[in-house]
Amino acid sequence: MIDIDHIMQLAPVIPVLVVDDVAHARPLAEALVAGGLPVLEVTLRTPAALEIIAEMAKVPGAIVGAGTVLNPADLAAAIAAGARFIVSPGLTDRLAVAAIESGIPFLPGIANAADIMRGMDHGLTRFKLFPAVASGGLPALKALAAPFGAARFCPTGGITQATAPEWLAQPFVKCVGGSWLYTKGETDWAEVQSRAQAAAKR
Ligand SMILES: O=C(O)C(=O)C[C@H](O)[C@H](O)COP(=O)(O)O
Repeated sequence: MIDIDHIMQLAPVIPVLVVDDVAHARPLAEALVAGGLPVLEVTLRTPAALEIIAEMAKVPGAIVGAGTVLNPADLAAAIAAGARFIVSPGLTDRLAVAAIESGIPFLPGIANAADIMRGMDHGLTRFKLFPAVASGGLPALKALAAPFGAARFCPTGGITQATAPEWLAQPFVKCVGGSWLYTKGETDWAEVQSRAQAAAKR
């Protein structure tokens, strides 16, 4: 199993996907992978999300994870569907224990120093900063990164194609997450692929 550090290095942007039509899963994943973004976060925000993870996982080159994982039950369901990594908006001890015990790569959300310290208590050093812009943006992350030299981040929430580069220029930022690559319901796969291509350029 590849670890979370490796997954964070595979592409500069992790598309955060809200998908409700299973028929869209494969063409969407194919477009994103073809555009150079192989790491895909499917949020558990739609009833079909688990089925969509299973479909996307069949796409060659795609590394499909589950987002919006809130508790051990979500974790178990995501793993059963074939998720290869887990993202959560926040960090609870209950989820951290279950995720670490499962062995699946885990990227928990943090928004402050106490969250990072709680993660470090569990041996975690890779975090999603969420919501990145609303919780203070780059100045906040710079301030947080200073005392936690071993921590590396995937800021997500409010980041766009235009603002991704300034985040990615920071040594403590390994990748960013964002929903701008795909809007639920759209089916212009060529357009999605060209957005992915733009995002994949470092
Ligand atoms: O669903 C989750 O688990 C989340 O944590 C939220 C998403 O990561 C953000 O909603 C993406 O942010 P935007 O790119 O600003 O849309």
